[in-house]
Amino acid sequence: MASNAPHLTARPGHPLKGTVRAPGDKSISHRSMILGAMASGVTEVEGLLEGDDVLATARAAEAFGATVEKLGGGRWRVTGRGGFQTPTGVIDCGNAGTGVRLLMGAAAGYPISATFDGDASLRSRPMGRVTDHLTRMGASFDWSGKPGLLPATLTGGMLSAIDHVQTVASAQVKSAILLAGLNAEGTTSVTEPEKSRDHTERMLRAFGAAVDVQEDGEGWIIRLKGGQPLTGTAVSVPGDPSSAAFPLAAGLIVPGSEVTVEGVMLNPLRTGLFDTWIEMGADLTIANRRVSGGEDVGDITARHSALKGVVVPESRAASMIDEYPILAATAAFASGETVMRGVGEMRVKESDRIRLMVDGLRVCGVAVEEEPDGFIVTGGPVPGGATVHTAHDHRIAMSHLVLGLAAEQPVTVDEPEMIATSFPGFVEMMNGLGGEVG
Ligand SMILES: O=C(O)C1=C[C@@H](OP(=O)(O)O)[C@@H](O)[C@H](O)C1
Ligand SMILES: C=C(OP(=O)(O)O)C(=O)O
Repeated sequence: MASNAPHLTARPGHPLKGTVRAPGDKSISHRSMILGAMASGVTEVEGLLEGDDVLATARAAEAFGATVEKLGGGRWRVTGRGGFQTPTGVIDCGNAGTGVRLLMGAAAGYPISATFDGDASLRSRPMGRVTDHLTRMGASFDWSGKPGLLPATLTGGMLSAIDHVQTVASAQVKSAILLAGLNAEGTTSVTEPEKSRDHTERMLRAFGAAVDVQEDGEGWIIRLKGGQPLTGTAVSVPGDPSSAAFPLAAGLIVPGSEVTVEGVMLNPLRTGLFDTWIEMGADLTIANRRVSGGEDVGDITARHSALKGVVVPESRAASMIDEYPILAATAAFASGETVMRGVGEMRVKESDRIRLMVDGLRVCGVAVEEEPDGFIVTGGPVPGGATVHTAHDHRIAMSHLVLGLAAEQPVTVDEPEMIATSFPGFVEMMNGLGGEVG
């Protein structure tokens, strides 16, 4: 059935040129609100991503008892009470897996109860990967519908430390356990065979907690002693590499383009996409490397490039798990096959991202093969001229819009309002660079 909801269309034929600033990193923005609310005293944040996901976490921080004030564009102040109180209403995390899973971990260590919910996409995502471990630590969960799916009511309290060995690299699972571990008796450990993003560990240290990380034969072991208080601090949020990927991708695939994105975080646990593009022959240069807010950042320039397909190492998956959709869009313009395997986690994001990319690329005329834990894109001419279903998923929408800027015919996406979950200024930025999205 045809939908009357607004759609967004990207039209080809316009080179993108210019310099833009990456929006604030979503992972760090969520964490600044959550740790700020757990801490005692004032946390001042600059460069916060004011996307819908983070704003839902800011409202949650307030509901748990912190005072949250917007001081100006990207500047926020969180005054924490050194713990969470029972909220009056439901904690609605919207579309945000990071928000709900980290908040559950944070709340589990306090003697409170709270009901968590989210939108249709979040209600379909697995929560057991976090709640099973929090239950082992001593929290309990009531599921009003299917066990393991939101909505869920958490009862927190006195927790005991656990030792957890990750079976999939997930920073959300690691972070939920560590945040609960802060208020557990004993030392909590998380062992990671493949390293996932380490923003929680870095931020816990900035808030005054000791976090020990050691490498051994099994991987990396992160240890955190319970009972450590957090103290509010200043947080400077670097630019989000997962968002910077979209204008940079357009720079690579639209003929005649040259796009610079400033202030992009270069934490090596987040830069797998840039390494992959360079292996594909991308003209991608990084200038002005510096440290800002405790993270490496730099200014990245992408120029239109003749790309060639590659086999992406499976060991790189965690460092670019959110970037496979945009990688696939650029791979459609590369010569030969780009093979992306070991990315089964993509199926439990805001949508089944393997399925959605396969369907979306196919309707745009791209040759793509689906596998249980991955997919293979064969580059060539990209006809476009299609409407893509995005299943409430911001990255599926943005990836196909970027594809449409370089295809033979325009590409339209449905549910474009979801883009605001992670990248509220996306359309304005792409048009400001000379693209045509509207
Ligand atoms: O910890 C985080 O901030 C995130 C971790 C990743 O999820 P997983 O932990 O499920 O891999 C990523 O996909 C998500 O966008 C943000
Ligand atoms: C997977 C993502 O986010 P979350 O898990 O927080 O919904 C994402 O932003 O691509």
